[in-house]
Amino acid sequence: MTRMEKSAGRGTKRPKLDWRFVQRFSSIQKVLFPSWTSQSVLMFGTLLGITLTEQLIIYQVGVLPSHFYNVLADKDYSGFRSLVATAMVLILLNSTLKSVDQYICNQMYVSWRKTLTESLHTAYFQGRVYYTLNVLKEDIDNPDQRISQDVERLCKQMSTMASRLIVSPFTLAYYTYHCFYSTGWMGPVSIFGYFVVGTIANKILMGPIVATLFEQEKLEGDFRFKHMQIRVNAESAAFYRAGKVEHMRTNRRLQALLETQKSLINKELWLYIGVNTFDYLGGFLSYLIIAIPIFTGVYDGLTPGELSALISKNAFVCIYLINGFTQLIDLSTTLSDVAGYTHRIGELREVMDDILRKQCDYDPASGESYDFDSDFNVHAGPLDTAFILEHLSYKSPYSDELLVEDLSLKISQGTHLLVVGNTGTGKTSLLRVLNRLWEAQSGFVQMTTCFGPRGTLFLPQKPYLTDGTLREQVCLGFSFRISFSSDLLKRTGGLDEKVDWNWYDVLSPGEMQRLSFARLFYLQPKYAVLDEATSALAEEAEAQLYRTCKQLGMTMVSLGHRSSLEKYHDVQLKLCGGGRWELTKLKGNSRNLSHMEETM
Ligand SMILES: Nc1ncnc2c1ncn2[C@@H]1O[C@H](COP(=O)(O)OP(=O)(O)OP(=O)(O)O)[C@@H](O)[C@H]1O
Repeated sequence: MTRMEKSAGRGTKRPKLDWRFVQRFSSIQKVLFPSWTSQSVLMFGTLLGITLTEQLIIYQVGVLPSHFYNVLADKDYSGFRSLVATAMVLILLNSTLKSVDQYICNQMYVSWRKTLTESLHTAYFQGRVYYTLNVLKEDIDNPDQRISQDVERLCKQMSTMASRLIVSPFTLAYYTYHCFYSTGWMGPVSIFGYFVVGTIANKILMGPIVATLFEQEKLEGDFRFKHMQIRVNAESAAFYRAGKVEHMRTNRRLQALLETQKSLINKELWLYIGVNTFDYLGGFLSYLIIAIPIFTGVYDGLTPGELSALISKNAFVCIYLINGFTQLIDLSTTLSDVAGYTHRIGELREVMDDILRKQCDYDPASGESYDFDSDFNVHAGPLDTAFILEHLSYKSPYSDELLVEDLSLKISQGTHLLVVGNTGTGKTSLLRVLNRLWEAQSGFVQMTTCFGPRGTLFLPQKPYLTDGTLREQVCLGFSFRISFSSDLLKRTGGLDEKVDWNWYDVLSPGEMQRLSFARLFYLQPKYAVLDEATSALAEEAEAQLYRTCKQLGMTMVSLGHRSSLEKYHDVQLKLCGGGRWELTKLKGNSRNLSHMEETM
């Protein structure tokens, strides 16, 4: 299936408040509440205790005014004093409980955000999922935005809902009982009916909001990505005087985002109208409930005094029950946000699971399963061989044309291989297939050494730098003792000096390539796969680097256009395009190496 078809396939499923939402929401809840003894469950339990106590105290505070009327009317000074004391204690307790309630909600928000983000990180950084999502794009927008902003907002909204939702079953049950006790079945049934009608109306109004919120978050991600692009490519953009054109394009993305935001606000207006109408109609409902038996003559035997007492009592319990329901309905706006974020995060989780299942469980090229991270795809094979390719054919994703067809090759220790070919003939793609970033179309690829020191190390075309100290750039998580002398040391102030710059901004392309070689020399793999790794360096420096690699006993697999590379290699694989390739022996290698000096 092509990328377009896949996007269309997923695009037809508009995010809604449907069964899919329930499934995604509950799968996220399973992550947030992994067991009965988890921290989130304990916090939730504490919150429940606190909010229930709060309800009891709110009730006590609510009846205080009537007690004040009593003692003031009776001019009861001692009663008044004790009532003031009780009021002070109750108010203090109430405000403390409210603050603790808020505090626990905030703690829950942080804890949920940590749990959910870490769980997404686990999938994202497993194997090559982050590569597939960001480079091959799959059919999902802005994974970074989903992991950072959408998770944050979902957890925030859920934590605000939590304290209100958690007590509602208890208050609803309590007041339903009272309502039934004083009005008979008529009160609770009509209130429940009213709630059902309100919920259906709100669900209809919420439908378009969920989809628009989903779209808004996508555009928010696109807008942020545009700024990221400019930040990363600021220098190149400045050389092209691209300020004007980037200004226009960035504004265009902002415009698209704001249009969607406006449409979201318009759709929310109808929901607000619905919610507010429901709130105010609820106030009348209690009188409608009591009016029916009055007008049908059920209470004809009662005196006007008894009747008004009955009305006031019924109104009180009905209003409380209705209030319980309207509070739930008021959460509709929050719920529509929660649904939008749930769909975005749920979709990301599903896509990542899909990629993982495809990539880790089963490899269609070899018909075997493998794990990308743990010395990925290392098979037992001849000790002096790094890669075995048999009848390998591959193509780029979303293209039907083969880049290379039926290639059989062994990359063995001591035989240095040079891969050449015109631009776009599939040189780097060969490394992608060897590295399992792309799947082979057919044939067999086998890697028989491990990744890293003592095995194989890849130096990609675009040097890879991470954040951290100079030592961390060189060691890349492998622990090694290193000594280093270079200009760079002076700039960083030492190997372990923390630096707050972006390494990509402060190093020249040549310096980045030298740093990559420094990494190679310290990790000292048996095989070094170099993709145009010396393209930014002078030929002399290139010769020095190759000489050092050979002195360290590395077998080189190089990709490049420069003819100067030929002399360091024994065999040349030329990719000719359209699937064709040629394998030839190179003669006279190493003839110019004798007078070269060491580099680093
Ligand atoms: N992520 C990708 N998605 C789709 N097509 C891609 C992707 N990366 C590369 N391609 C395509 O695959 C083909 C081979 O690309 P590859 O990078 O292997 O070329 P190359 O021979 O290394 O070129 P160069 O000499 O410029 O480095 C090109 O047509 C390229 O446009």
